[in-house]
Amino acid sequence: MRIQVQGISKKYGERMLFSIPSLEIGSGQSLHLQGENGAGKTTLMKILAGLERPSSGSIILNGIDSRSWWKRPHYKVIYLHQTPFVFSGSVSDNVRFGLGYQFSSRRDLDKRVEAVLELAGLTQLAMQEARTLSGGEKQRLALARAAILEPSMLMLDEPTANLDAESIKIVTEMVTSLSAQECCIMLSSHQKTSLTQLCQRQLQLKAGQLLEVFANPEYSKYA
Ligand SMILES: Nc1ncnc2c1ncn2[C@@H]1O[C@H](COP(=O)(O)OP(=O)(O)OP(=O)(O)O)[C@@H](O)[C@H]1O
Repeated sequence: MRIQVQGISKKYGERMLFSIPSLEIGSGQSLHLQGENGAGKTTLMKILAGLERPSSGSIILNGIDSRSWWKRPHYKVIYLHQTPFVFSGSVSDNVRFGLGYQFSSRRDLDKRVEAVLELAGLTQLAMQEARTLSGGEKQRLALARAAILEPSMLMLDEPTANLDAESIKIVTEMVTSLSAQECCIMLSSHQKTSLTQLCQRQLQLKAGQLLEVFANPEYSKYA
């Protein structure tokens, strides 16, 4: 899995928010995106997830332009908003929701849902109405719902902003597990946590430019 950003820019009216000549992200890489309020982190992640169009340029995944990803259902690029959204129904229903008919049998589906709920520390809450969860539990549920889809790339917008130490630990474990399955991770965070520490690369959006602040040499083979 290789994601290539080719000359993207984003303008709002006359205001140029950013211009990024190139960026490559390899399989299983995790990136910490930093930047001041309003620098454009959310906008960049939404563009990478195909939720917003860049003003110019393109995003290529394994040689395929983002405009054609819909033809390849296994190209799953997911953006998780910092305020997690939950559907009506139980916690378990929420996790099942995205899967539709992707599993061959009900038993396979149940097993997979159970495994993801356990990873998210939500087993005891499986039958609870999702809307009654706490903020931290909703955040873990949103991540569980994304994880079960086995994404190619996951964008996490301030995923730990409202989490306590235990939830940060669980989210870190979930993200580690996704990385091990070759999922690329990009997360924005103003705080340094165990989650940001596991990132191999640090990027900073500043004055309209994307700067590579740190790249772990061990992972330079992906760059
Ligand atoms: N639809 C829009 N029209 C005009 N300006 C917009 C639009 N969406 C975002 N912006 C502006 O673009 C800038 C970047 O917003 P963005 O949410 O990407 O920043 P951010 O780096 O994620 O900030 P924060 O750290 O505060 O979450 C902001 O100044 C915002 O007001």
